[in-house]
Amino acid sequence: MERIGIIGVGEIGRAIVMGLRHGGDELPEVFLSPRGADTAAELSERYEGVRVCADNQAVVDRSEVVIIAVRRQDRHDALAGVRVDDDKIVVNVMAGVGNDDLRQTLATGAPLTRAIPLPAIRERRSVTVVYPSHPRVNSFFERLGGALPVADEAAFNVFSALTGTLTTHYWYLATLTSWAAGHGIASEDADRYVRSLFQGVGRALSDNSRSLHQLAADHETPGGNNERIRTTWFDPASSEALTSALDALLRDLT
Ligand SMILES: NC(=O)C1=CN([C@@H]2O[C@H](COP(=O)(O)OP(=O)(O)OC[C@H]3O[C@@H](n4cnc5c(N)ncnc54)[C@H](OP(=O)(O)O)[C@@H]3O)[C@@H](O)[C@H]2O)C=CC1
Repeated sequence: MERIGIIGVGEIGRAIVMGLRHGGDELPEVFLSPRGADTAAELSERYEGVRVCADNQAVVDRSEVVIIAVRRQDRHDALAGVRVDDDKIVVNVMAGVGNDDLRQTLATGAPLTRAIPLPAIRERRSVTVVYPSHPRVNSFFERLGGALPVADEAAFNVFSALTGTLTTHYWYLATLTSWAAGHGIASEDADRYVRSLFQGVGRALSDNSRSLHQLAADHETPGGNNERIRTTWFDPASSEALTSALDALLRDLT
């Protein structure tokens, strides 16, 4: 897989290019669409073998694997009139756009695989869910931190819903920081401390020998402060509210 095209060079397009070049790798060749001009120019100046094409058709023509990374609402505009021959491989990273929908837009017999790359692929640090499994797409994402092929689109949508919880986590941390600041702690001290607390959580998560429940138990003294917050704030009602929000998102994704 030596020639990769990316149509839609925004946050996720940039993360893919950075991930491919992580550690000084110089392959594969990468062809970028002209839209997202500032990011495309920055990437082509920074990395050998990354070029900006004149239009989206040129991206497809030069590539073996074409990644569609525009926002969902821009897909028709971005792909109108673009011809994708059957020997290409298309990777659809647009949230909420099924492969049937994309196949109608592209009118191609080329294999289409959906994927959920996350920004951390820029450091080859996150696992990418893919459906349907395709050996070349799987190995592409293996190189960027890992591939997790799933059995069907229903499973893909469950993982997609999980990715919708990321910013809530940051918001939770920001709320903790604001609470401390409200009690007279300097914002920068509260910020530093909360980051340090949860960087420890991040490190603990890389210990796959312990389940998530075990990790929680290991950090909790019976009758202690952690147990108190977990059971008084994250009580059955808030757990149910989270589950309902995820169910509603899943219905919309399906
Ligand atoms: N960000 C994330 O964490 C993730 C995003 N995704 C999905 O990836 C897709 C992109 O997301 P993200 O990178 O965050 O979005 P961005 O808005 O950062 O990037 C989208 C890019 O598409 C470009 N674009 C718009 N119209 C066209 C066109 N006609 N031809 C070519 N390029 C065009 C935009 O250019 P311009 O700036 O000129 O408008 C922009 O650079 C979305 O569908 C999203 O659902 C999937 C997983 C994670």
